[in-house]
Amino acid sequence: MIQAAMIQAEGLSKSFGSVRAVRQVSFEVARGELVGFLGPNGAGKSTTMKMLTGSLLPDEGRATVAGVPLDGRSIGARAAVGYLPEHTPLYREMRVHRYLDFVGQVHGMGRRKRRDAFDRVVDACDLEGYTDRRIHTLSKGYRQRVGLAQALFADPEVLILDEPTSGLDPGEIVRIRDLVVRLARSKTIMLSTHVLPEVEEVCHRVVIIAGGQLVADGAIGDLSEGLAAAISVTVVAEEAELLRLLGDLPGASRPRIVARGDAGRLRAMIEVEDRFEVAARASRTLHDRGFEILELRHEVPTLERVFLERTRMLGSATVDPDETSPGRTENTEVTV
Ligand SMILES: Nc1ncnc2c1ncn2[C@@H]1O[C@H](COP(=O)(O)OP(=O)(O)OP(=O)(O)O)[C@@H](O)[C@H]1O
Repeated sequence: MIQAAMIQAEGLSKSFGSVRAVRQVSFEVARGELVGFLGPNGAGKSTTMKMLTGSLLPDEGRATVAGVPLDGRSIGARAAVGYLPEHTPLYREMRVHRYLDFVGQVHGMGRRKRRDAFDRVVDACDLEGYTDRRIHTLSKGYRQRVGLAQALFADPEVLILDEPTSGLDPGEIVRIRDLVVRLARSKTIMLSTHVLPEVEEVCHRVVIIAGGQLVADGAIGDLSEGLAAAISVTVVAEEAELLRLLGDLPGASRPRIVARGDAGRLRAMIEVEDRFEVAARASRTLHDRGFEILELRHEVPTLERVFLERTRMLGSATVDPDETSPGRTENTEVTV
């Protein structure tokens, strides 16, 4: 299955002053893979992606895309990888066709090649009927398509997409996601996003970083199979006492806070031997102590759990229980 690596990151490190944004990150992406790149805010995803596109040089380590080292010297490196940055620097006053033609010129493409590329990306990104529009008059979804069109213009083998659906409405999210899936038939893609259900739907592998370090790399199924049975309880409680009470429950282990909300709301998780028995015990104990239980549920092995567990190892996952992953509840079995 694993073919030649199209993206190779070897010991990538990058600091900004005293901030160690990325530390010794290594992974590979094989030809044809669509890999989700995950991590909490500030984990170092964008910085890593910039190093994989040659727009930022690492302090240490090396990156290779489609066999071309991104060392600032190799001609052709920029053409090998198409990059959709988190904040697309579109020239807002330009018309779409002028902007894309300009992108082709930057790539050093001749007039004929630019015309062919224009037809190809307009078709691939469903921009027909929008190419005469000035960029600032387009909806955010269509601006994102223009961003994708510029990433595809030189027909790269590899695409690096930094949060392509961020800030879009639900309809546009689905359309851009479908577009990415279509592109994945012929490209190798690395996609960063905070929307975990999106990753579960379209990627079979994820790379997760936290605090600038790699914390997981594998097939989603393999990573979630390694999780123990668990329940979580959302309560308004005092943190230290909550953890002590949960840790003392027979049949429970590894109590930890996995999310925090407003008004002292905490979501704590424990690994359990028997989820029904321990849930009943937890419910009685917390109720007797006077803590208000807002939710008690069985934590099915999802990518969300993999994400929370792996990123928690570096203490950087502070997530609002309501915002952990929108639209997640259909996969979550509510125990009580
Ligand atoms: N140009 C820069 N100058 C200084 N610090 C930076 C710079 N770029 C990134 N950082 C810092 O490096 C760390 C990693 O940032 P990065 O943008 O790579 O994270 P991220 O995982 O993409 O976050 P998000 O999900 O919020 O976009 C953060 O602490 C950030 O503040």
